[in-house]
Amino acid sequence: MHVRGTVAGEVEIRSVSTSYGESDLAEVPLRLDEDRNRSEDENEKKNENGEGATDGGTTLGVGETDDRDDGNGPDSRTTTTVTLWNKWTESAALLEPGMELLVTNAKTEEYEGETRYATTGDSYVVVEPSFLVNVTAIRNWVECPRLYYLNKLSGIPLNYPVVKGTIVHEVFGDLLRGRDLEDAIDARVEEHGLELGLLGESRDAVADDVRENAAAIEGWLEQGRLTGEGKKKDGAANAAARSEQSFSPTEGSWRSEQLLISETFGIRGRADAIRRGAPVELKTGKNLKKEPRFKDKVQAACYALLLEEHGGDVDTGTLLYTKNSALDRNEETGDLTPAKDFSMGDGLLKFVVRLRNEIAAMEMQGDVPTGYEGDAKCEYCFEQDTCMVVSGRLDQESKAGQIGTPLPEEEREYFERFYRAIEEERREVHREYAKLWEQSPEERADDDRALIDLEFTEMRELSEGRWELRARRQSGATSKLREGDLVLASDGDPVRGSSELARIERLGSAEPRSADSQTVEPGDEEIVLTADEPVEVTRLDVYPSELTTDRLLAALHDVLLKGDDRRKDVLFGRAEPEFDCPEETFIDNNDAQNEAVRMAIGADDFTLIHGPPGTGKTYTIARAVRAMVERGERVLLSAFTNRAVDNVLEALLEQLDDVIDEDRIVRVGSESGVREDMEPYRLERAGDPDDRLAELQNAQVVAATTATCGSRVMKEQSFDVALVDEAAQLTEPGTHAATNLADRFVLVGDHEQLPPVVRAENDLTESLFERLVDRYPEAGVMLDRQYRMNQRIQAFASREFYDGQLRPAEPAVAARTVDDLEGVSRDSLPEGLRDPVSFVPVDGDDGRYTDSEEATRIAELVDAYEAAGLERTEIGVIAPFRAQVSEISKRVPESVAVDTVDRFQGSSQEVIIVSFTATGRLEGPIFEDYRRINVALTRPKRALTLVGDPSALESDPVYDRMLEWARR
Ligand SMILES: Nc1ncnc2c1ncn2[C@@H]1O[C@H](COP(=O)(O)OP(=O)(O)OP(=O)(O)O)[C@@H](O)[C@H]1O
Repeated sequence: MHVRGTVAGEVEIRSVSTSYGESDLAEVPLRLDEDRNRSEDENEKKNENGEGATDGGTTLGVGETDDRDDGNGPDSRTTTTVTLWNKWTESAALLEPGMELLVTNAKTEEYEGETRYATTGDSYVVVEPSFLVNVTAIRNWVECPRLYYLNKLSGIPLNYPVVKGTIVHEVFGDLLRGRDLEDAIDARVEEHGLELGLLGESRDAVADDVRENAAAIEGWLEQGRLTGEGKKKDGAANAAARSEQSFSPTEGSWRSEQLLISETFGIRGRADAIRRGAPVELKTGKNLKKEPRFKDKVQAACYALLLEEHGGDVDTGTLLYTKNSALDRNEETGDLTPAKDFSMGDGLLKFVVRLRNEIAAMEMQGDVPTGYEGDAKCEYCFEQDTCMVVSGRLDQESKAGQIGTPLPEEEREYFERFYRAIEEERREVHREYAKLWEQSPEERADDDRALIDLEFTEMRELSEGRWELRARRQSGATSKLREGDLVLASDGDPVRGSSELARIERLGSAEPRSADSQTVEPGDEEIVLTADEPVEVTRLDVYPSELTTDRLLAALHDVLLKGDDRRKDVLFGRAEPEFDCPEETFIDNNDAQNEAVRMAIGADDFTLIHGPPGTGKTYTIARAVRAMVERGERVLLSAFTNRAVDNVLEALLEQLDDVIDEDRIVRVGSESGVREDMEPYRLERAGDPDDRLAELQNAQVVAATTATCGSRVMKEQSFDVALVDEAAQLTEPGTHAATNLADRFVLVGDHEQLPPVVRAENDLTESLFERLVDRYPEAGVMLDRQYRMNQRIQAFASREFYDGQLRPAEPAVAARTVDDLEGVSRDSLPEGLRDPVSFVPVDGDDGRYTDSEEATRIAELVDAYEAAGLERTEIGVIAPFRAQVSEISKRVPESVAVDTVDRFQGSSQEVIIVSFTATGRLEGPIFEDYRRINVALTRPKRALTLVGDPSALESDPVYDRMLEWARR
């Protein structure tokens, strides 16, 4: 049986004499987790042939019984003792009270009337199993724990070996999928044109280099062919067979890259290839020994564990050293065979789990590795210098030693605070993974994290050996999935079934309901995906990605360790930001906007533009960029979302029409991320290296999301100034990702609207924008004239959130009503709706996240507005919870935009109806954050109707004042 629980006290480790001689043991007090233990048992039954198939490394002499079917699960939350024998004491030494522990294939022991547990020869001991450690992290760790840390901190830079390695891996996958070698090389080198251009490499030279490495792959595949392994044949029937093979590995089969996640071992990774059910790892280096390198074996062993959890029984691993085939037999001595097999011993698998435990425990404790944990020799390490600099600057203990003086204390404190915050965020991402197996498919669907019960329709092989998968779904399902997203496409079980990482190419035929809301909406039908391997897809799950957290960490590292001193002086309050503003007038009808442009141009360090709703932020940014371009500056334009980037870019194109050539404006982003009408400006990554490089280098204005600013390509770029829109929605490190690339920066945002979207509650929830506005109010300007709302509508938000300073920019704005719209007459509205602001009381049905009475009332209101002549597309409905959003969606016509506040931020509508979904009292964080109500109330231009239970709203002072204003 599997035993799982929380460490409940100090762990005792000692030696005892057994009939086998001296043995170590650790006694762990464990508070059992009953639900978990039961479900582990069930899983085990499902998976009986898989688990514990390996034996060896006996740890205990007493009679081992198979008690997996004893049926007596441990009592709920009782504390017991689990004895971990011999080598597992190393993992026991990492345990601290409060940590989670899983022991597989444990046996029960009766001791003084109490049931205890102990490891058996088949047991694995897993520390913090829900912490998912990446396979490459384990490989780095075994090389040197400090190397693992350094890689995590700075990310992988753009360099030729890395790009070449990626191309060789891609070609490898192509060959496995049956693509022609030369086609594969041409296509893959072409795809990396931009990166190769930045590296100064030519297409032919790279192709030659890749070809040499590919010879090893071809040779190895040829060998397989000779021994009669079935490589890819043709036809869809074979495809189905292959997709089956992937999870019931059979003799004579192989497949390319596979994403594997293990809920038991807390490991995940992508195996390069699987042959006859065993992992194959590709290394672009050379190895002249007979045996694979140890760290490479460790990596293959990780995949073996993952495959075993999927029901395989892995006894070998293969390492393919592609450089070996490029070496000259006359000059090199040693074993030049590229493919090296090794047997996958039980001892190695357990060793790998212990390594993984070291990482999990260290991360849970928030420790930083010193290098002493391992036995690597610093003098042979390529990273020795970097290691010493990082240790020196951050004043960290390190085996390699330190060089340089430590950063000032406030910077080190900042580093530690944000490092911790980002790691907490990472843990939340891991929790998302855990939900893949903890939640039922229905729960996942209810959480909008999955589309389930799809009807698989077809799969088709594409010319490049990839696959197109199609499925149909019942209408009505909603989810967070969007076109362009990477998802887990599975046959129904993303963890234990057949699953592939796939990209959503199309999500049905229907148009998104509103420009800013690309949620999957009712009426969509066919789903089209592309993947490396075929799957009979019936379910799609959100793929939790650590990319964002990785990039936040790299941005934090860059600002502190590579950042400019002056930048840090102002960020840390050691110097005041300085300005030298031009006396020119840039905007003659709006003083605050004009001042904002002057400051953006004149700032030495940075400036902050605070833009409440509808105050012309976009226009001001576009005008400022034009002035900068005219001064010959190179400008980076960035924002948190693709939507915002495209929005500003659109305004900018108008401004720059007669200033620079269109080809000097470049949008960096993926095809699916960039709005269609901005596609002509998108930087193509594929192509001739020189051309690709020239296009980017020639650009005077580059637009990209802040996440993309952290990419390898963008990190090679530098700018005179970075303008960041939606800055109040960015975390501090998220903002640095863009501002690190420029000499000075301009942040534009509104901290009275929604804060950064993060999963964890910590320092990441406050934006750099807000912190700097508080610290240096004089370094910014607030745009105080709004071009959106009728006077009545804006009054409350102005008073409550902007000290009464927000005013209509023009009389025409102040006097806006629905009457101005063609074919609409206010008089034909029911009396209660004629004022620009109205309140419709309902009693509410006391539901927690839904309110059917409100939903019904809202449907009537939508009808009333329609009857008065409004178009459906001119009406928006905002509700606090997704459940209420679907409740309302069911009752109103499809073209009415219904969504949460978060989805409405940044957009506006002629008419907005707000559902409060609260009866009697206002409960929960949704209502506590007043910034949400600010956003909701400032979306409409001409009419706002609030629907809710007055007694609930009166219970809070802010909502009470809102009510007073709405009822007036
Ligand atoms: N100085 C100005 N003179 C005339 N019209 C202006 C001026 N500034 C902005 N506008 C107009 O006001 C409207 C809103 O401007 P813009 O889209 O720039 O606002 P925003 O602050 O970015 O909006 P949001 O709050 O939705 O992000 C636009 O129609 C724009 O043309």
